[in-house]
Formats: sequence, C-alpha cells, structure tokens
Amino acid sequence: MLNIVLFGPPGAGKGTQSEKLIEKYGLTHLSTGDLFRKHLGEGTELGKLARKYMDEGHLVPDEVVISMVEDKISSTQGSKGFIFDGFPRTTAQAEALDQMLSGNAMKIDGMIALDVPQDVLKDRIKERGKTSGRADDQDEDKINTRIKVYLDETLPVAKYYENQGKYKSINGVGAIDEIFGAISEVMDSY
Ligand SMILES: Nc1ncnc2c1ncn2[C@@H]1O[C@H](COP(=O)(O)OP(=O)(O)O)[C@@H](O)[C@H]1O
Repeated sequence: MLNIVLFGPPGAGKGTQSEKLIEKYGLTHLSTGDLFRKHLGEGTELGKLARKYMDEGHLVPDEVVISMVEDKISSTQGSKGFIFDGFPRTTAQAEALDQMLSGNAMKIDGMIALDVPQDVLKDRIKERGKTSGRADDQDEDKINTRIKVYLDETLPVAKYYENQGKYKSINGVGAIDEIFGAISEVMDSY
C-alpha cells in the first residue's frame, strides 16, 4: 500500500499528474475538488453547501471535507493506495487524515509538492478557465483569493509533512512528461 499527498497551489498541475500516476501505479485518485464538483453536478445537499465557498475561491469547512474523505476511503475496497489531490488543505485536515488512516492501519508515505511560480499559476488557471467551465477559473479576483488562501492556510500543511520527514519538492514548470519523470523517481524511492 502506498499513500501519497500530491501538493501544490491551484494550477500547479496536480490533476494532470494524478491521472498519469494512477495509470502507472494503479492507485486510487482522491481529489476533493473533483468530488465536490461531482456533488455540484448532481445537485446534492453537499454540493449546494460547497458551491458558495468554491465559487468565491474560499475553502469548504474542514468538517465537511473530512467527512466526505472518510466516506470515500471507507467505501473504496481493495485499493493499492491513494493519491490525495487537493487534500489535506489545512493542518486540521492533515491531522484528521492521519487519524483516519491510522485507524485503518494505513499511513501517508510521502508528500510530493509541485513548485510553480505565481505568475505561471495565474496564466495556467486563466487558460484552463476558457474550457473548464469553472467559475473559479474565470475571474482574476477569485484566482487571487485562491492563491492567498493557499499561502495563508494550505502552505503550513507542507511544514506538517516536512516535520515528519515526508516532504519532497519538484519543479512543476516544464513539459508534462518531464515533470512526471521527476515525480516517478520520487515514487520509486518509496
Ligand atoms: N481539501 C479541501 N478543503 C477545503 N476546500 C476544498 C478542498 N478541496 C477542494 N476544495 C474546494 O474546491 C475548490 C476547487 O478545488 P480544486 O479542484 O482542488 O482546485 P484548484 O485548482 O484550485 O486546486 C477549492 O477552491 C475549494 O473551494
């Protein structure tokens, strides 16, 4: 079993690299952003609740995210491990994840962080906004809010894993396959 946190700011390429990782390593992709968007599309109560936070670029409250992740982990049978993408996004979420995993005799093996400068992020998100249909990708203020929320609330999560000796940073600028090659090297070292 191998459980990895793929970390980085909005627009860092976590979704793109996750797809390649699940294919190569046969892991289960757990993207909280994707799960929320699924709920949104299905019009569930959870989706309605999440929408007002997501559309503004704010974080959905921890307890809501944590229980959604708990459900997903407990309903996934026989997995070889998880790629956590967009989660944990706060230190409280990281602590909750450690607790739920240890309750199932599981643990996080490592965090792989994609390092991308802010100007590149903004360009990528705006470009994605042309086709993603995501309200949070199409508005400069919302993009700025998401980057600020990342710096204020999410960046401390990197420290959390660094303190456990589990943090690895990778250059997230370049060709998709080049970046994937660097991630694969880290994956193969676990
Ligand atoms: N772990 C989380 N905690 C709180 N909110 C989350 C979390 N994951 C996703 N969200 C909500 O969903 C939105 C989109 O997330 P995501 O698809 O991961 O986008 P991004 O490209 O901004 O990283 C976030 O801006 C936030 O509102």
